[in-house]
Amino acid sequence: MLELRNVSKTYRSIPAVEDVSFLLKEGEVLGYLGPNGSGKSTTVKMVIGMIRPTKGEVLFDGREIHHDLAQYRSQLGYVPEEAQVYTHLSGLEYLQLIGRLRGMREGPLEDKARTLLQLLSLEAAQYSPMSGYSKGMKQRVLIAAALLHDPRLLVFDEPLSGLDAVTSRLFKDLLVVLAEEGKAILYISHVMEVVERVCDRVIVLAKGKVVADAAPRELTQLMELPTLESVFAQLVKQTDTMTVARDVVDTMKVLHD
Ligand SMILES: Nc1ncnc2c1ncn2[C@@H]1O[C@H](COP(=O)(O)OP(=O)(O)OP(=O)(O)O)[C@@H](O)[C@H]1O
Repeated sequence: MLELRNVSKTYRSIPAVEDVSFLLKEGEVLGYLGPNGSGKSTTVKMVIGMIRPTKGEVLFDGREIHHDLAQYRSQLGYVPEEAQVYTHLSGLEYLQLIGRLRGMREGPLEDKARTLLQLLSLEAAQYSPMSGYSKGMKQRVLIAAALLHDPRLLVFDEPLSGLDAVTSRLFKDLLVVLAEEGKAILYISHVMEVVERVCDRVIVLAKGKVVADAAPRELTQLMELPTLESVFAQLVKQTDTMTVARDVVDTMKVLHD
């Protein structure tokens, strides 16, 4: 369904993403991991068609996405990392706006928007301006907006940020059901434990390059490490975080004249 073929992106001749290739099939949840600055957001921007690769191609059903971006976007649902929404609108108005932009008919759109808001525990707040919503409430509206037009491909960029324990659990179950329904899901996250649980496959990125592409269990077995978190630390050559934490506290304690 979604294919990245030797995709690279450079910003003023500095590489942010280098030669990334992967295929995401229907019914598959692909985790996309990497430390800060490794190129995850740059990859996402290319996948959603916001920026073009410097080299390589992003294909959907075998067609380059920029050939017909509007058609591609009608098949794409995207939840961004930052919940930036038109805060003067209510949750219901926001979903109606998004649905209209996607060409949905008014009647079914309103029904669907109301039902999704109710299922995501936003019924009581549906008429209130989103300026008064918490981060997690805005995040839930964005999740509803991404699902509204029943897209085939879903891109979730750190979707759990700001969600409470109950909503996080609902979201993880939602991922399972969406995959069962044949949706292709690209899941960008730092939360290793969630990726381990919900993803069929993980790609680990370090300094813009793919350093691993395998099932979470294969990765831990291959590297003889107990958890995906330890594999990740090894692959991206993370510094010993406890040593750094001690150094930070030691530095804190230095007295000034
Ligand atoms: N618009 C830009 N102009 C110049 N350099 C950029 C731009 N956007 C990203 N970069 C650089 O590209 C590299 C990859 O950044 P990117 O935001 O894709 O990483 P990331 O993995 O999403 O990081 P994080 O986890 O912190 O969000 C970084 O070195 C960053 O400084």
